[in-house]
Amino acid sequence: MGMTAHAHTNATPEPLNFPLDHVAIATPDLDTGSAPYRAIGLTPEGPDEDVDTQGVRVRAFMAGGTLIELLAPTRDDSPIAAHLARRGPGLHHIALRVLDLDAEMARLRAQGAPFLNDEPRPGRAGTRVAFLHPKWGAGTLIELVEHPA
Ligand SMILES: CC[C@@H](C(=O)O)C(=O)SCCNC(=O)CCNC(=O)[C@H](O)C(C)(C)COP(=O)(O)OP(=O)(O)OC[C@H]1O[C@@H](n2cnc3c(N)ncnc32)[C@H](O)[C@@H]1OP(=O)(O)O
Ligand SMILES: [Co+2]
Repeated sequence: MGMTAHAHTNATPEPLNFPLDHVAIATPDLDTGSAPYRAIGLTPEGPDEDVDTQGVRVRAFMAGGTLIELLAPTRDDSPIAAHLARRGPGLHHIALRVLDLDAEMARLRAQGAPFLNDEPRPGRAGTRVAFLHPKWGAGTLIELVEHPA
């Protein structure tokens, strides 16, 4: 039987536009919020991170290729503090990864999409992020996130 040659390379795959980057869960306390994910068997990716511009502390768990981010407020005017007061703990937003955030914001703005920030803002781990209003998102707060090159 003849051998079939298969082309294998170790090249890094091209990054995709719009894969699910993370889901974010609002919690008053990172340890309490982490308990179910630790019980399932996930471990945090590195240390907790404060994102001061958003008033949050983040603990991230990698689940397959998607992060589960637990968000706890670090100050009273944090969006997470408002969310916990009005809606309680639980799912806060989903984030889709984009290759060029400025280009995607311009494209969606031209369609009338209501971004909650005029310019990209700093996110976790050196990312740039922008949020779309949950009413526009059919009841879901949607984040677009661009990772550093
Ligand atoms: C960790 C850093 C970074 C990362 O790297 O990933 C982050 O993820 S930071 C995450 C925290 N930052 C943000 O959320 C910034 C953007 N958020 C906001 O600007 C506000 O939170 C908000 C989405 C505009 C909500 O603010 P609120 O004052 O509650 O606005 P409204 O009162 O006008 O609410 C409008 C309407 O929308 C409903 N709502 C609110 N939040 C959510 C939500 N998370 N998911 C779904 N729906 C939401 C709210 O109940 C209102 O509905 P009605 O009562 O029916 O009008
Ligand atoms: Co996020």
